[in-house]
This record gives sequence, C-alpha cells and structure tokens, in this order.
Amino acid sequence: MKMVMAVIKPFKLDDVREALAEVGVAGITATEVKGFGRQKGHTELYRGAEYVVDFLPKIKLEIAVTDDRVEAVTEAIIKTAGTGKIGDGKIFVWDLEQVVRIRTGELDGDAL
Ligand SMILES: Nc1ncnc2c1ncn2[C@@H]1O[C@H](COP(=O)(O)OP(=O)(O)OP(=O)(O)O)[C@@H](O)[C@H]1O
Repeated sequence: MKMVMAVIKPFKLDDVREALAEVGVAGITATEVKGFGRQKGHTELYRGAEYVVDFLPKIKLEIAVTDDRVEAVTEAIIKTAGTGKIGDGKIFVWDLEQVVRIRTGELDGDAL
C-alpha cells in the first residue's frame, strides 16, 4: 500500500474529489494548510505597504491506496488540480505499512 499526499489549490478540491471518486477512491482526508514552493509566496499590498506573503492557503489531501491504484490516483489529481500556473501543487507518495478499519477490524486492502 501507498500513502498519496497531494497539496493542491483550494478551489480545485471539488474537481479533484470527483475525479478520485471516479477512479474508486473510497476515502480522503483533507486538511486546510499553508505552504509555499519554489514560487515563495507572493507580495501583497496592505495599508499602502508591500508585504511578502510566504505562506499561501492550500489543501492537503491524504489518500491511502493499494499499490495497483497509485498511478490512477496520481493521474486523476494531475489532470484535475492543474491550471498550468505556478503553485499548482505537488504529490508525494510513500510506503504505507498498515491500515486498520476500526469498526470491523479488517486490515490493509480490505480496510480501504
Ligand atoms: N519540498 C516540499 N516539501 C513539502 N511541501 C512542499 C514542497 N514543495 C511544495 N510543497 C507544498 O506544495 C504546495 C504547492 O507547491 P508549489 O506548486 O508552489 O511548488 P513549486 O515547486 O513552486 O511548483 P510550481 O513551479 O508549479 O509553482 C506548497 O504550498 C507547499 O505546501
């Protein structure tokens, strides 16, 4: 199993959620976060002075998937979260050791 973590633009959340449902994702954790990438935020005017805003609002998605679903999931995110502009986000994937469904005690693939 893998844990797929994606950081996306907040206004893309609904599109990404729909695309993930279409490829069979049954559960997603979404968190409001702040972050910056290479763009290093942007500058904003506040009361006549220019401030550098380092951290911009983003949505972090965490999706646990079986190995065979990783490609479909990352492709669905790339297709729907992209605008072609800076700050579109990133996808991180790492090995996931165990999943337990608390209500039933099911493990791993059966628990997803
Ligand atoms: N190396 C990193 N480690 C952890 N989080 C990161 C990293 N790079 C980006 N992020 C997260 O992803 C979000 C979106 O990244 P962003 O798209 O700005 O990256 P980028 O490398 O600047 O890409 P782009 O060139 O498309 O703007 C950031 O706001 C931050 O939350």
